[in-house]
Order: sequence, then structure tokens, then C-alpha cells
Amino acid sequence: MKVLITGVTGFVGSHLAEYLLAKGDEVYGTYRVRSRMDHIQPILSKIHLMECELKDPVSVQQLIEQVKPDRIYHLAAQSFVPTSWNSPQDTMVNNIVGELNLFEAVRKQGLLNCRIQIACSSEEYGMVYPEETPIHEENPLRPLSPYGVSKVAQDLLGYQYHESYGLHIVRTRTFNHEGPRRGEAFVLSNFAKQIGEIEKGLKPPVLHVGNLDAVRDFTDVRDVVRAYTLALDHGTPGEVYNIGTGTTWRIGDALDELLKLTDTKIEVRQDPARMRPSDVMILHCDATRFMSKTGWRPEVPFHKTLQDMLDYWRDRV
Ligand SMILES: Nc1nc2c(ncn2[C@@H]2O[C@H](COP(=O)(O)OP(=O)(O)O[C@H]3O[C@H](CO)[C@@H](O)[C@H](O)[C@@H]3O)[C@@H](O)[C@H]2O)c(=O)[nH]1
Repeated sequence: MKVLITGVTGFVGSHLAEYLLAKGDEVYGTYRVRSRMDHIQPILSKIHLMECELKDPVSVQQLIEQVKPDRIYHLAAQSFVPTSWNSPQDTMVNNIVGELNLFEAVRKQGLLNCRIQIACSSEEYGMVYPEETPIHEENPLRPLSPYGVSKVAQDLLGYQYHESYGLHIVRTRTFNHEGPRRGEAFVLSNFAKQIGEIEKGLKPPVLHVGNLDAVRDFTDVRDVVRAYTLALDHGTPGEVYNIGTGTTWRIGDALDELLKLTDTKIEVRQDPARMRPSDVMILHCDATRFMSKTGWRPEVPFHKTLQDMLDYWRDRV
């Protein structure tokens, strides 16, 4: 099968490419001139890399015309919530226009059999009241960041392009995911990197944190990429599915678990710069719909995710 991954050089993209190669798929992936290649270095000779700027419709048309994929995993996006406050326009254009160009290119090529998964987000739920947890797909969308709004738009565009043109689009609202190669800006990866640096004496034994009271549902990235393939194997076109474990961690408690993995004594200190204008306080997933449809279950225990992330950073700092 010919598979295209937008954002193959990224955290999820690189894990997905490895998973699909092992299954025997022919993998194509998009990158931009400034993309870092370190995540895909070991598989560079096995995949077809295509330079593509998703914001440019011509670039995307050429890509789709050339590859004519059987499946597309649309992962490329501006994915860090705080960046979306600093540059909201960039987040909107990257995420919404990029996806629009992709759908238009598929539509114009008449690829109605091409199955497309789009990476939507639990950030779309935003403000969630305690009585609304765990969160199912019918919960109101009340995004609390420009990023969340951009993901609502991506999500609804997916719905609309399916309804209007019959494109085979499956929408996945993934809750937080972590694992080796996670960007250093994201919470657990950031904490793991700081621990690695402190252990090596590269910084004083003080770990800087933001809001420790937020609650998140973390899935290992290796379970997430398996979920994405199942979404295209068995998901109903036009439908939306939550993906998450159903188990939550207060960020402060997750940090305590990470700190148990080091012998170094570390002080935890709040850094006001790490606080957000508005934070999503609780994201607790109800993935019943997805599990019933696909049989997916998370397999990697949270403590393995933490250990693997810490080991990843210990090798790199
Ligand atoms: N990044 C970061 N977050 C911190 C820190 N301290 C506490 N937090 C809190 O930890 C939570 C998780 O932050 P992130 O890892 O940055 O992820 P996110 O904002 O929840 O968004 C992630 O998950 C979404 C799915 O729900 C994804 O869509 C999004 O791309 C991203 O991966 C937030 O409540 C944040 O305020 C810190 O030092 N750094």
C-alpha cells in the first residue's frame, strides 16, 4: 500500500513511518526545508521524502498528483499550544489552510478511495466541567487557545469535505501523547530533559515547571500510531473518534513519578513564564467509541513511557 505521511520528520510522523515500514507499506513523507531529519535518520533510505509546503496549494497539488497515495496520515501542524498565543495567525494558517490545500488536492485528483486520517485534538474540548468527564465525542467544543480553535476548524473541515465531496476522512481526537523523540517543549519530555541535564551537571538541580494542577490523559506514541492505522482500517468515514487511555495524571503527580527514576536530589520551582493565559484543566478520555469500532487498546504502560523518555534524553544531553 502507498502511504503518505504529512510531517514525517516529526515526533508522531517518525514513529508512524517505522510502524508502517514494518507492516510492509511503501512510505512517502513530506518535509520542509527547515525540517530536522534526526528522527528519521535510521529510515531515510527506506522512505520517499517529498519536499512540500502545505500552505502552498501548488506544492500540495504537485505532491498528490505525483504520489497518488492510497492512504494519507495528516499529522503536519503547529502543535505547541503556547506558540499559538504568540503567533495565532501562523497557527491558523499552518493548521487550517494546510489541511484545506490537502483536501482540495485530493478532491481535484478525484482520489475518492484514498483514506485520510486527520490528527485532531482533545484541546478542542477546552473548558470541560467536572461532571462532563470522562469526555466523549458529543461533549461541547469550547477551545481555550488559538491552537484549540485551529483544531476545531480542521476537525469540522474533515466532516464537511466528507459530507460535501465524499472524501474518506476519519477524524481522530487524540489526547496527550508522549514517548521518545517528543519535542522538548512538551511537558513530560521537558521535565525528562531537565532531569537529564541536572544529572550531568549541565544545570543547577532546579527543575522549572508551569501549572502542576492540570490533569491529562497520556498515551504512549507507539500506541497512538497503531490507533491511527486502525482508524483507517476500520473507522467510519466522516466519523470522529477520541483516542486516549481513560487514565489521568495530575501533572505534578506525573512529575513525582519521573523524579522517582533519578537518584539526583532536585528542587521543583514554578516559573511564571511557563503559565498560560488560560489552561485546559482536565482532559480525561472516553475512547469507548474507538475501542468498540477498532478493538484498539493501549498497551504501553505509563511508567515505560516515562522511563523511555528519560533514557532518550540521557543519551542526548
Ligand atoms: N509544556 C509545558 N507544560 C507544562 C509545564 N508545566 C506544567 N505544564 C502543563 O502541562 C500540561 C500539558 O502541556 P503540554 O505538554 O504543552 O501539552 P498540551 O498543552 O496539553 O497539548 C498537547 O496535547 C494536545 C492533546 O490534548 C495536543 O493536541 C497538543 O499538540 C499537545 O501535544 C498543560 O496543562 C501545561 O500547562 C511546563 O513546564 N511545560
